[in-house]
Amino acid sequence: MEFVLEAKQLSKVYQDKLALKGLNLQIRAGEIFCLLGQNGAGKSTTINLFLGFITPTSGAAYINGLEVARNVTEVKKYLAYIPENVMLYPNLTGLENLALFSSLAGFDYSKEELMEYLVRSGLPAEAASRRVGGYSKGMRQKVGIAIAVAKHAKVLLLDEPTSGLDPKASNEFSELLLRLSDAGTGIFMATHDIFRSKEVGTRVGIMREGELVDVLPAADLEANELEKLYLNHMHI
Ligand SMILES: Nc1ncnc2c1ncn2[C@@H]1O[C@H](COP(=O)(O)OP(=O)(O)OP(=O)(O)O)[C@@H](O)[C@H]1O
Repeated sequence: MEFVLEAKQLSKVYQDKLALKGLNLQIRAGEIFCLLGQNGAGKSTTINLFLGFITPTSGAAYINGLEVARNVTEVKKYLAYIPENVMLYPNLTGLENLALFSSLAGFDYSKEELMEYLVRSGLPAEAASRRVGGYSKGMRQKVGIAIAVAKHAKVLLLDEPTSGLDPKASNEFSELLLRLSDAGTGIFMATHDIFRSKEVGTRVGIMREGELVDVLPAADLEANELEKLYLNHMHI
């Protein structure tokens, strides 16, 4: 399979609002694609189309070669999703949450294996047996990553995952993403964080009013150059 995530002329209209205009995009295993754009640019719409939460008005989204709208249940096996606030069951422990989500994905792990996934995702072992209701945002994001790893997701979709994380937690999160990409996961991240995009991205896309107006290889740019390009696009 060449591309783990693909969009072909993908568009979405809400009532009379054209939220996404003919997106064409291809992401390979191990690539990290960061999508920058102002509020309302169409980033969440794009992610929701890949998740199958909404259906395209025209065009198609593909995960692992399968058209999402026609295979909504099957594509969930290949996907992991980390929104701004990872949704977990607050009355269950981190370990119990991971056990639940990995069993829903068809994996039956021992307690030791679950613990290993959590600790490798940076959650302290003592925290794993505490209720998630008392976790910080950074700790919930780590459980989210552990779920993605435990279900062997081919694609990880993230919607502003680092907003509200302190610099240390945000840095740890970037390192986890780089490890996942090394292991072959294709990553698509919508973010407002230009610095992190440059740091972790293979490519950085800029979206404006529903259109992908630029795609840049992150390695070729300094963070301040990327910021300048981004701001230029916003002021056209
Ligand atoms: N359910 C909906 N019904 C009508 N319009 C919507 C709906 N969802 C989004 N929109 C509109 O579509 C456009 C794109 O929104 P979207 O949420 O995809 O942007 P975004 O880039 O994710 O913004 P943010 O950074 O604020 O999350 C916006 O103009 C928004 O108001």
